[in-house]
Amino acid sequence: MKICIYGAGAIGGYLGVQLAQAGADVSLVARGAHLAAMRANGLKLLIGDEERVVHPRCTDNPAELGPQDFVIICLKAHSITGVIEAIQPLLGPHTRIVTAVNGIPYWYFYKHGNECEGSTLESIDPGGRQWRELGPERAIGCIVYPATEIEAPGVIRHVYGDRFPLGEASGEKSADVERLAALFVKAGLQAPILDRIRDEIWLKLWGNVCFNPISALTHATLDKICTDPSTRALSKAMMLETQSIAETFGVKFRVDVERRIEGARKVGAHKTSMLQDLERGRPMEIDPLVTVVQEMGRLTRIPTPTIDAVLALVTQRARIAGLY
Ligand SMILES: NC(=O)C1=CN([C@@H]2O[C@H](COP(=O)(O)OP(=O)(O)OC[C@H]3O[C@@H](n4cnc5c(N)ncnc54)[C@H](OP(=O)(O)O)[C@@H]3O)[C@@H](O)[C@H]2O)C=CC1
Ligand SMILES: CC(C)(CO)C(=O)C(=O)O
Repeated sequence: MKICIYGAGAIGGYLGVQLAQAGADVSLVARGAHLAAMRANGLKLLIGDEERVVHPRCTDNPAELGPQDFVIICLKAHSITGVIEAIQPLLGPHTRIVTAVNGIPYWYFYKHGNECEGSTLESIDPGGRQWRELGPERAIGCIVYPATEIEAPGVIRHVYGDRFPLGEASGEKSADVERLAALFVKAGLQAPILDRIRDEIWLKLWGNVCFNPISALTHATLDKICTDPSTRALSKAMMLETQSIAETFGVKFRVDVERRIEGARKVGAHKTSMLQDLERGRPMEIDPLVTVVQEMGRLTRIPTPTIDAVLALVTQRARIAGLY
């Protein structure tokens, strides 16, 4: 099975090692010092007490790779529009695109089934280019639950988790999604196929919409945000606004807000990816995680005063740091 991981960073690198060890024909698209290190020494995954090293094809020129069975996009979500043209050589008539990113994906309103069917969202897909040029019909949804980091160029550290729920926009259990899930399982990952993938997208986003910007503003880790009464209340207020919006689009939350916050608290002294990005001077994933919820709130005419306030602050913080 030919798999290209587009953006073989923290999550893509973790997937790359696991899928290559499971026997897939894996190619990695990366750049800079990380690419150079992978070319020279292979890609190393530090997981528990173990070190796993693989030597897949690594490039910054996807045109070298040709059409794939699956292209797994593991870029930061705000980078996807910038690579639309570069992805094209990887796409054959049957290639599926797996969106292994946080936030709402470009295909969200494909086979959605109400008046929003076929709509695109400016905050994540400006001008609808991802929808038109990648194609919603190619997409398979994927939620990323593990946490991983690039410890050094060519070296990925696994922090926790191994679950990547997958699902078609239609909810169908297609042969493609079954094939992909079987490969993930062979690679030692959990990959349940969900018939309501959007519910799970929101369950993950429920945390990202509040914990990520609050952590970037306060530099607090997840346990502190969820324990301190004031940041816990702020998170809850943002989550309740988010829940009202999602439910208007037919989403069902399988846990309540308190349980979701408790789940995040138990993760412990973990820095969210947005805080890590701020500290390391990397562009912050604000639009795919926060602005998109505000945009969907505007579509549903649901007020989002708390999200608006936190979004204004984190955007200003990111601008001042030159990261937005
Ligand atoms: N890391 C984590 O623990 C988690 C991440 N996620 C989500 O997963 C997604 C991926 O995150 P993560 O893996 O952390 O991100 P990373 O930044 O670690 O990985 C993305 C990689 O893609 C590279 N890249 C960017 N643009 C290009 C390009 N044009 N050509 C080639 N390579 C490129 C980046 O290089 P460069 O550094 O040079 O930009 C980087 O190495 C995000 O949506 C994130 O929110 C979800 C849960 C946890
Ligand atoms: C911290 C966590 C797990 C949830 O907000 C995350 O997804 C991130 O850091 O982006």
